[in-house]
Amino acid sequence: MPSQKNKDFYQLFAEARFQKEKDLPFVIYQRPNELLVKAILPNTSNLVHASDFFESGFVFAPFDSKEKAILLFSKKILQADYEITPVVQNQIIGSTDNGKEFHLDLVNKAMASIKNGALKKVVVSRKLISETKKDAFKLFEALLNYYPEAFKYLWYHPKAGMWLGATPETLLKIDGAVLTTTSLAGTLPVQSNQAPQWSSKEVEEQQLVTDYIVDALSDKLIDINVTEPTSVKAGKLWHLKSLITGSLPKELGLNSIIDALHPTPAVCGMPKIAAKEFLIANENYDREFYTGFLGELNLGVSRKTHLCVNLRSMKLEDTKASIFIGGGITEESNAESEWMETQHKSKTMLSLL
Ligand SMILES: C=C(O[C@@H]1C=C(C(=O)O)C=C[C@H]1O)C(=O)O
Repeated sequence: MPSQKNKDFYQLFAEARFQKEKDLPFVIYQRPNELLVKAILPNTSNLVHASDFFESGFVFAPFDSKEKAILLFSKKILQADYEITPVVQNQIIGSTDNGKEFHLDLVNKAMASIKNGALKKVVVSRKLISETKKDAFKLFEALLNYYPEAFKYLWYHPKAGMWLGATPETLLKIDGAVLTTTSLAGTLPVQSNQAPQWSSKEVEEQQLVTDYIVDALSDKLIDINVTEPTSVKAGKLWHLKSLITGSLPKELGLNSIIDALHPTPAVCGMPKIAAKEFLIANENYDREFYTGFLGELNLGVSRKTHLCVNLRSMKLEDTKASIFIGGGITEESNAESEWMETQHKSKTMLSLL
């Protein structure tokens, strides 16, 4: 008798596959530490944009806020639990030094801009191209098994491509009148069962992000509360994380919060405009949706909103997988260590392929 495990999930999967066969958009996703997987299957391939964030659906926004966010909406949202099969990731993933020289140079340029006072922090990134014979749905299922603590998604729009990711970072979550956001920065590889030993570089880098967020929201939220940074695991990496919560005044639209937060210095830099200009001028590729944000926007009767930053993600085009990785540069950075940090981060996606 065939196994009944995850039967409803495979039915949901089959419907999403059929959607792709018809070249219609879809998103399948699972929130952190939940069993429930949801699928939104719109019945039109027209490109629909979110304009004021009063809309309802699943939003997929690019890094550059001058470009529009895409909204997927369908009346019927499919749901099914997925029971994971835990995996032990012990395979050694080969990394290459392709693009190393350019990245070292980029880090050095960033540090020069910090030293001359133009920037305080900037998050530089790169794109790594790999090959895979695996199909996108199989890769998504592997994500569910590999990263229970992340927000996992597979997103497709015929006019914007196929994206897949497992992000550890929440941009914002709204529960009733309470808004929660996170300050996530600092990265160390997980080594056996040892607790991470943070240096002043990571502690200060994360504090900069926290201060920035609190300042950006200080005239918007009521009663802001910030937790002490704690170490959190994201796959094989440690990060430092604080939660920032506050009450959202009734009259305030979500777009003013998003404008204030996105892109945060966890993925862009400080000052925001100067950092963004630096990145557009000096990174040798277009980030597209990497370091943008995605997730549920005013969804369902309870109008739930949970948006995440698009990290640990890749774009899939036939057998080509473009993996996006970056890291925060401050005055105390070291170019070689920053390169290694992107190598470690690339393994979140490379280990699937
Ligand atoms: C930019 C990325 O990650 C961000 C940068 C971090 C850092 O500089 O330590 C840590 C987590 C994220 O906020 C990425 O994963 O690509």
